Amino acid sequence: MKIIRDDLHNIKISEKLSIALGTFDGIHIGHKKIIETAVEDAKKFRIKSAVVTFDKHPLELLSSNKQISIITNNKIKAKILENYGIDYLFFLTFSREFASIEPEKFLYLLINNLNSNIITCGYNYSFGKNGRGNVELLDIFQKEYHYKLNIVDKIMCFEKDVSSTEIRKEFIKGDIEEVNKLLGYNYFLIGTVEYGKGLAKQFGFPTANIIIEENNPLKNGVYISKTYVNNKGYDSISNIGYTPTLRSTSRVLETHIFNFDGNLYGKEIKIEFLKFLREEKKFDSVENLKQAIEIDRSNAIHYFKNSIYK
Ligand SMILES: Cc1cc2nc3c(=O)[nH]c(=O)nc-3n(C[C@H](O)[C@H](O)[C@H](O)COP(=O)(O)O)c2cc1C
Ligand SMILES: Nc1ncnc2c1ncn2[C@@H]1O[C@H](COP(=O)(O)OP(=O)(O)O)[C@@H](O)[C@H]1O
Repeated sequence: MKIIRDDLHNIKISEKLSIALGTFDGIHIGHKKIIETAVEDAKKFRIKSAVVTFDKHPLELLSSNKQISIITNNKIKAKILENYGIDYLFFLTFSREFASIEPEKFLYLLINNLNSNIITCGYNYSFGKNGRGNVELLDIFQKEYHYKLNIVDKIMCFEKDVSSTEIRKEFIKGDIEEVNKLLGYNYFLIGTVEYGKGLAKQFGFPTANIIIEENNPLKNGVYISKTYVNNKGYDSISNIGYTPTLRSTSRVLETHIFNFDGNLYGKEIKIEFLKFLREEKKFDSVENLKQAIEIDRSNAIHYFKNSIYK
């Protein structure tokens, strides 16, 4: 998969492409269908497949209310998409100038610069200035530009709409199990283990710390998790937040890995979130914090014992 990060105006692709078009925040089961359709059609017509998305979420730039949370950063997006058999991944530069391009011009650039022969998008996809471009416009321009258009219908999961907005709501509630259902995989983060205060080891719960983005949607608190070190999965418990008892200056994800003893500093680890256990609390003493973590650990052990998830 070739990753191209550039302004759409600067790109010129000679190979014919079947493109999946969207913001794809979360790469949930609806997004999956769109991307798979684009890849299948690429195979069928013996052309190359591509995901066309932006270097930042359009709402990060355009939304008037407070910053929206981003479910999947670009690094993780690329990691997930590696498994889809895509030839190209485009992170098009999304600027205010780009957002003001008329939809017809955007479409022209997709055809002319990306050599798009097949376009696949979701039923409610909108694009171009003020989001005026939509599937009707894509349909009308098919005749002029001779591309094939695939519109993927709304996907439902247990009578619920699957959308990034709905998934963000579940994150706020801390319902990570519902998030995972709608995503179609266990939500995960990847990061490099950093040095912390060096205190946790002293009270029997060493924690591998990674910095977590302020706009990450996970609710602060304690989770049952699965942590992957060198692709091997370990049961674990993770805390996200500002550790009010011992005060951290930045938002941090701390993971205590069961049945593991080793040095993780500087290593990349992957943490999957399985169940929200409790909110993060300020304890009067380290002893009380330690007791709370003991309870978290027994809850997690109980969960893993009874879970089909291994
Ligand atoms: C499962 C778990 C639950 C935690 N819960 C809390 C909490 O409720 N409140 C809190 O202040 N810190 C909590 N922590 C964070 C500890 O305070 C943290 O491990 C400690 O700040 C040591 O940090 P260090 O790794 O930088 O030495 C929790 C950590 C773990 C692993
Ligand atoms: N079971 C474990 N879970 C998490 N980290 C562990 C474990 N065993 C050893 N470690 C190591 O210990 C470090 C955490 O110890 P800790 O006292 O919390 O230090 P720090 O404050 O620097 O994170 C981890 O970064 C990792 O290198």
